[in-house]
Amino acid sequence: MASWFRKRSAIDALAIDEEPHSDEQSSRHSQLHSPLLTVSGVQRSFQVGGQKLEVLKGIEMELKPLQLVMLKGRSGSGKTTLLNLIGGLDQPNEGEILFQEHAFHLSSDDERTLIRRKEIGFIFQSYALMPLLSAWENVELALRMAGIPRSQWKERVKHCLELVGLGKRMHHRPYELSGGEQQRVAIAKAIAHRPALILADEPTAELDSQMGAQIMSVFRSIMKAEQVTICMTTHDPTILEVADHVYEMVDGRFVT
Ligand SMILES: Nc1ncnc2c1ncn2[C@@H]1O[C@H](COP(=O)(O)OP(=O)(O)OP(=O)(O)O)[C@@H](O)[C@H]1O
Repeated sequence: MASWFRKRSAIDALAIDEEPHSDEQSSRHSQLHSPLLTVSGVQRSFQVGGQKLEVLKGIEMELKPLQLVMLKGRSGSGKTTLLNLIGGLDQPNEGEILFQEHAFHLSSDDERTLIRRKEIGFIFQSYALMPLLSAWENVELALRMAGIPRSQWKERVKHCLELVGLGKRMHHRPYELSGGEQQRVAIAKAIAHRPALILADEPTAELDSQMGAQIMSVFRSIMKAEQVTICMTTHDPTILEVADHVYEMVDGRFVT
């Protein structure tokens, strides 16, 4: 059995054993309740025109398994900068980022890339689909890039596209789909390799409020079905209510 299936089975088992009865169950129980990601004392600054621009000024944050967490804040407050750090695309100047057992603040670019490919899925405001590939081929490409054996592609692509409600549009290309449908393909792509964490930067920004609400409902169902944690940025106050937790960023810090 491939390791990504083994990982999923372990997490499925965790989800079932909510109440500890034995040492083994107790250890699973504590894993389910221990954070997936911890950010401590994180600072990030950039040199801009000979000046130091301090963007993040001491961020403390936690993502627990199976949570939908939102980052809100004004444009330029540092949300994307933080998302890049959490996803291992960038590193802090100060502070610690622990993702599962990995210390992102100490790892090399190559180490973070390997972890990212296996454990993290990304969703962007503008969908980031390959325009000449169908929905099916876009999801298949994600599996190829993650190194998932070809023998598992067909079943997994079908499952992911059905999960996001695109069972009847699997062979359409992006230009034949609405914005909401394209974002569903992007979600199917992001979950295809069974990551533990999905990071989404303004995933509803290009959609009207009805489509935005539908995307949030898809997020809720994939969290349950795929046992993922989701962390997303948003400007939209109407969708904040579906979050399990909201962090508000003001001037490089979280306010409570
Ligand atoms: N690589 C970089 N070099 C220099 N400045 C940067 C860099 N990345 C981000 N910044 C600056 O950091 C600040 C925060 O940017 P960031 O994109 O994180 O904000 P944001 O809250 O995501 O904004 P928006 O909601 O508009 O996307 C901005 O002033 C931006 O110009």
